[in-house]
Amino acid sequence: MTGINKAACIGGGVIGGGWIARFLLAGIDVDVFDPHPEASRIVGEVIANAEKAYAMLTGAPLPPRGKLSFCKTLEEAVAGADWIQESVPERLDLKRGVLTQIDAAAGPDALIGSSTSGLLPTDLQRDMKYPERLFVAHPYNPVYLLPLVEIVGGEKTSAATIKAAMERLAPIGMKGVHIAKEIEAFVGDRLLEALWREALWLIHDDICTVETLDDVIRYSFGLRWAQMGLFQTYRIAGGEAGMRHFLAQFGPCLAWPWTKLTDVVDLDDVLIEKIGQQSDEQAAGLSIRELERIRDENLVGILQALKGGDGGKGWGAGKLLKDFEQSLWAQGGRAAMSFDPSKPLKLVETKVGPAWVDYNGHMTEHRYLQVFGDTSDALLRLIGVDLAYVEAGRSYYTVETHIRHLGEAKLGQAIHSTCQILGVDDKRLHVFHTLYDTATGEALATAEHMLLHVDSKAGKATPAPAVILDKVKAIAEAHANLAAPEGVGRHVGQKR
Ligand SMILES: NC(=O)C1=CN([C@@H]2O[C@H](COP(=O)(O)OP(=O)(O)OC[C@H]3O[C@@H](n4cnc5c(N)ncnc54)[C@H](O)[C@@H]3O)[C@@H](O)[C@H]2O)C=CC1
Ligand SMILES: C[N+](C)(C)CC(=O)CC(=O)[O-]
Repeated sequence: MTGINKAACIGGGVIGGGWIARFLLAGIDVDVFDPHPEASRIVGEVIANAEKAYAMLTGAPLPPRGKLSFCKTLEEAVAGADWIQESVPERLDLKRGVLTQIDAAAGPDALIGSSTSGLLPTDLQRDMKYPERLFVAHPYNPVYLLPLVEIVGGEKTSAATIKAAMERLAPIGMKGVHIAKEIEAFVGDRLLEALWREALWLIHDDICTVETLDDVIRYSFGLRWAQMGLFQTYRIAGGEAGMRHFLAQFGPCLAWPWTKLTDVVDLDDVLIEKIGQQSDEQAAGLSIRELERIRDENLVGILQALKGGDGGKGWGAGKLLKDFEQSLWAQGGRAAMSFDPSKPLKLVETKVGPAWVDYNGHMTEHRYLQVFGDTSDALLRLIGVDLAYVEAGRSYYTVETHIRHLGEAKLGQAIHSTCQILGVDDKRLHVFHTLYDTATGEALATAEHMLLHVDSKAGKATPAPAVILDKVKAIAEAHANLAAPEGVGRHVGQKR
């Protein structure tokens, strides 16, 4: 699979900013050109939100963040880039001009994607000298969390370009879908616009307010769409006879006068003001950035829930996230670790996500074990027990755990964990982890574990090879000079 080495983003607004964050957090350097005087502040705020979201989204080792540079000219930004993403305002004349400029300045192998949400790639590539490398790469907001990119070629786009574009999205955690024929607004926005038009009529005709309309979506089919889309949802709604029965029963309704979809509502001043006022009331004083943070936390929770779907295999966007994390573990795990063995190893940094909080309003108990388990996993990768090692049939299994809860971790709190090795022999690995509140340094919990090196195919303990033992013993020897951690060897007891 071919990766992106350097990206250029032309336009750094809502969507350009999202692309920039997506690339940077995947470890890719990004050069930006946007003449807006406050472009770097706006982009900086989007990146800050994206970083918060990723800290909640995954415990997998993200690569070191790419380098961000703002350039004075478009030519400077595209120089040396192998993926150039155009995200300037939705005007054909402007986009054509910008794309022609990109075309003239870009390297011969660069892929050029346009974020347009509706313009035809054939129209966009009209004035380009090398139009075969231009395609639509239509993302969804926020680009750093929503994985979909609609890939659409124009009349002059080459098949090799489409193939390369699709391949380069997977390593940054995105899902390219190739739309077979170019049509205005592609697939996603065709659907959204149909819904949007009908929604505007419902507000115009005083059938409901914007808040009621949003409630209708988010308390019902919005929840279904995130995980099964439209057709699979309706297949189930057809009962045991499935889709055919669904079509037989509800197909005729399409001819009933339920919809105004073909008419476009006149967005006059009265309607704009009505929607504007209702939308202000609905926001209840929350700023756009605050709403973005709430949206991101919710999306993270949904993605994490989907990651556990289908009996833990992952489902839809959650399966994609799971696969992405696997690739991060495979590539990043060991290389990302640099450590000072004269101290307990700092191995996991994360934030308390919404799905981690229980009815007491703090991090629920099994999430402590999750962070401690992640800490053990990080130690194992550090000593060479990575995915390849596990796939070859050997691993360490945890055989005993004792957790102490010392403090509370609240939603959004930054936390990190450390590991001190207490002992190691051919088969056993005895470790002590501590979870800290990153802001105050207060210890929130400790965990003592015994792990056994196993032959996972035979299902029994077996001595670890020297290549692993040498590494773990080097750390253990350094840790032997540290004081025994407070609480080591404790058990759950009660004076009688
Ligand atoms: N906002 C959304 O929900 C989505 C938008 N899109 C598409 O993304 C593109 C950008 O839209 P937004 O980010 O929403 O707009 P925006 O208005 O937030 O950002 C556009 C940015 O382009 C910059 N710009 C203007 N002229 C430029 C030039 N000549 N060179 C470089 N930068 C220039 C502006 O300063 C601004 O920062 C459009 O094609 C839009 O259809 C795609 C998916 C979703
Ligand atoms: C409003 N919009 C047409 C620009 C929206 C999109 O293109 C996709 C999205 O994120 O909803």
